[in-house]
Amino acid sequence: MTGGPVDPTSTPAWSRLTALATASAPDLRAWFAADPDRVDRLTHTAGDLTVDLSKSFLDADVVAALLDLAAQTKVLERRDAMYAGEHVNVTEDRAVLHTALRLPAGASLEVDGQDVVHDVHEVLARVYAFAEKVRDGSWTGVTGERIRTVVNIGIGGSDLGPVMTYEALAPYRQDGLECRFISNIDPTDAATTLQGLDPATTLFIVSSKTFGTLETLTNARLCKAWLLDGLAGQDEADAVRRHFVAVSTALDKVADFGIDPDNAFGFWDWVGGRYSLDSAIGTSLAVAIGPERFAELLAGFHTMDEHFRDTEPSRNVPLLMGLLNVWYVNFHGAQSHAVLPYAQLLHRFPAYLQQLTMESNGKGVRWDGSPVTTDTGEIFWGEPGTNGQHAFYQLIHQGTRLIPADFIAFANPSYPLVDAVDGQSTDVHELFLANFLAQTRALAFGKTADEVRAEGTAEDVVPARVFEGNRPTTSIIAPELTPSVLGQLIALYEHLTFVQGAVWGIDSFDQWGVELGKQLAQQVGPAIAGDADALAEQDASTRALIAYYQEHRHR
Ligand SMILES: O=P(O)(O)OC[C@H]1O[C@](O)(CO)[C@@H](O)[C@@H]1O
Repeated sequence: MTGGPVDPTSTPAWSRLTALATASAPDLRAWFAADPDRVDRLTHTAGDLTVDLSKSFLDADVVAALLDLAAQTKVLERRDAMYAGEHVNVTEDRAVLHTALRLPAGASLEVDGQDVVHDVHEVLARVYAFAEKVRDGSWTGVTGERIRTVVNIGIGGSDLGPVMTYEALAPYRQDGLECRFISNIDPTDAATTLQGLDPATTLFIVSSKTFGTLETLTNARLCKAWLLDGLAGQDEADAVRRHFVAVSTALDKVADFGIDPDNAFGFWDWVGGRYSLDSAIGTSLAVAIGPERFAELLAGFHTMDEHFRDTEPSRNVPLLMGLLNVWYVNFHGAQSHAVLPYAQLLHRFPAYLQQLTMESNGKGVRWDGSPVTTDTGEIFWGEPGTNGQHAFYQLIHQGTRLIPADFIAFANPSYPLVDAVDGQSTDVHELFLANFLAQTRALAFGKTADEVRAEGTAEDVVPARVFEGNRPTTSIIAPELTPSVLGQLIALYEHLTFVQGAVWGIDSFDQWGVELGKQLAQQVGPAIAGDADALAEQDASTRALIAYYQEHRHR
């Protein structure tokens, strides 16, 4: 694909959307009353996901204008360029091919002269063989005992995907085999995660795309020291070989760290960290749920990849959801976006999405270096329902900010339980779903002053009890939280993030914004340790904070 980004604000579709946004405010009550087909028209399916956009701020005119915006900003050309392996990560001059990680074995895709599908499946086969050996006990530690705990050491994309999916797919885990995760350089993380573990039955997976990340390498060294200390008397090289594997694109650095190259699983620079769960970075998950289930997860991703690539725009769910977010951000002033899974197992999903969406689209320049002409990105956040209801929903219902929210729910529970009171049985999952339905309904339609009065409410507290409604939500519902459905859900958010970035003309695949802090940490380190020259280079506030530290630390 050639040419620079199109300025979205210069397109006719942008002007049309501006006119639509100023002509009339959305009115969900009125829209539902006037249009009996609204739900049918605005409900779409993608794989196993049903996505109800009827309680969003879309109407037919807005959908048409948003699809025009996608066409005029060449979103679909950019999508095709991404799938074909063109270097759409412009600032790093790289292809962006997480979609190739989930192509079936028979497919073919040649990029820069290399058959990437062959490479992907070669590594997958090694990961699966390793996972099987750990699961069936044939991979033993240096004392001959089987592995009971796998500790993934990684951060960002090398942590959030594995930990989120490990939690989400808890019912699919193998009994007697636990995964733990160390990410933070706060020594508390390593110390508490290792508590209670037996080095003889613990295996570490050092996951780092670059194998240069301070946190991960520091934690890997701490774990290595812990292991060798606990296995004193064993041959050290043998202990490391039996208890450490690595996942990285930098296999030379893995070898330098002392990890046997036979125990290293590679991937490629065309996989972004936050898109890497379905590469070898998912090895801890493959161990936990097994190769068959991991393959189902990949197939789920692929289902959504095909939907995004092949479905016509007016029914293309990631396209519509990405454009809807543009509508909220740029035409309704939304600054944040809540993701509210009605599934406890998805409790780390919002955290995972924070990296996916905010590291991707938190940019102020476009891929050609020119400044953006409009707001980009959104602050993604959330907690599982119903916990969020008893914490922050107040602000979503009655606060002064517009917070579009995605509700995610499943028809079947992961753990069915029945509550029995006085001979009456209640399916607890139905109670849970009732809350999901009630919340989206309350947000959309609210409660008028007259309705509040009709309940006999004293006039002076009527205003406090009114719910304006008209708070937009999207409901995503699927039969059950299976590996495949989880893959579809993640890929849905990957692609809608892509759509937003493509409209804004930004490179959603670089992350230069994380670099300055890393650089400065290296400069500040010596200052904290007492280097006078390094201290003199710091600003007054930093010097004062270092002085505080030096005064208060326990010597
Ligand atoms: O896998 P690595 O190379 O250790 O990087 C970890 C994370 O650090 C980042 O580069 C941000 O600092 C993320 O994009 C990445 O997922």
